Amino acid sequence: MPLPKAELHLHIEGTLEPELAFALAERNAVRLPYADAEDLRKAYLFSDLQSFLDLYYGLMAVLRTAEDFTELADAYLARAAAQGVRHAEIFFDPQAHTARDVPIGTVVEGLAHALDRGEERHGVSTQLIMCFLRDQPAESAMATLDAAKPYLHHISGVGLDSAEVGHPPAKFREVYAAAESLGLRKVAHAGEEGPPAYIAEALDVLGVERIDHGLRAMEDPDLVDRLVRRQIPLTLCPLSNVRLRAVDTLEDHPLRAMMDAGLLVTVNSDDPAYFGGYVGDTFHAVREALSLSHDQLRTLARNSFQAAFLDHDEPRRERYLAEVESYTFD
Ligand SMILES: Nc1ncnc2[nH]cnc12
Ligand SMILES: [Zn+2]
Repeated sequence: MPLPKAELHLHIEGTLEPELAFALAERNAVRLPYADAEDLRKAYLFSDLQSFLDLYYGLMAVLRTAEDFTELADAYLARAAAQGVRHAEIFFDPQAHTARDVPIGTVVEGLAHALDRGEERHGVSTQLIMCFLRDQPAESAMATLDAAKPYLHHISGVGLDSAEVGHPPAKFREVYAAAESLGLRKVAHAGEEGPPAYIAEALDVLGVERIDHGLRAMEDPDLVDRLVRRQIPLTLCPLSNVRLRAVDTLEDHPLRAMMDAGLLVTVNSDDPAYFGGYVGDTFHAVREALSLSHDQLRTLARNSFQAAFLDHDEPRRERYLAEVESYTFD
């Protein structure tokens, strides 16, 4: 039995496996510039975040109907459950779909159809976090927030993703203030490729509760101090960092050093269809590469539930945490 865990950094579009992409392409009469799934997989050699994003946004062309989004989310939940995920807080990129004339309602209702059944079908509780594309204008993010208003009963928070460098968090000050006044939780990608100053800015200007990635925090000891004191969760994605060349090898990943520094870190898969593994695979890989002890793996699992947006259901969090504490490694 796998270690119970929460996944807090997962882009649902990043779970689009090549086989499903080809099945949807056929169903929706979309032509892909690859011969087959194997040929597509061979293209997954990235030099940085942008080289990945180009392929990632391109492949989304196959996602057209609510059923497509339902199928995508249900496939993720099945895979995640098999790897011990008990709770998932799932990102989606509405602007990547509305730009292709797929309405936001189609996306949200399609995803929600699968997520609402996640517990019953897969034993996974879920939340949905709507991400703004930071390389698009702030006005587009505000319009997206406005368009999401009829669907907010399905959405628990907002996030910020896409190309980081040159798009500091402060660009989205007003959007985050508006999201907060709508009662939404707030997270943002920061310090993946961008500097540690973006992490501080996401905290200070946007008021985020978690930092997605936060990989480069270790370059600024004062920032580390602050993150440790406030126990701000960092949702690390080690396999993503290797594939997008933010670190050279998994052995070089600062995860262990970050834990030793007292940071509240979690381990996540980011875009598992592209980066070589789902979250259970990621736990295995970091355990091997960084020689993590059972205690450290248990801490990572505990952290994931502590960092989850489960404040409205503390008994559930306690149940999940009890599963972590009673887990026996074989
Ligand atoms: N790792 C990542 N960084 C920024 N935006 C993303 N969108 C999907 N994956 C992402
Ligand atoms: Zn991400």
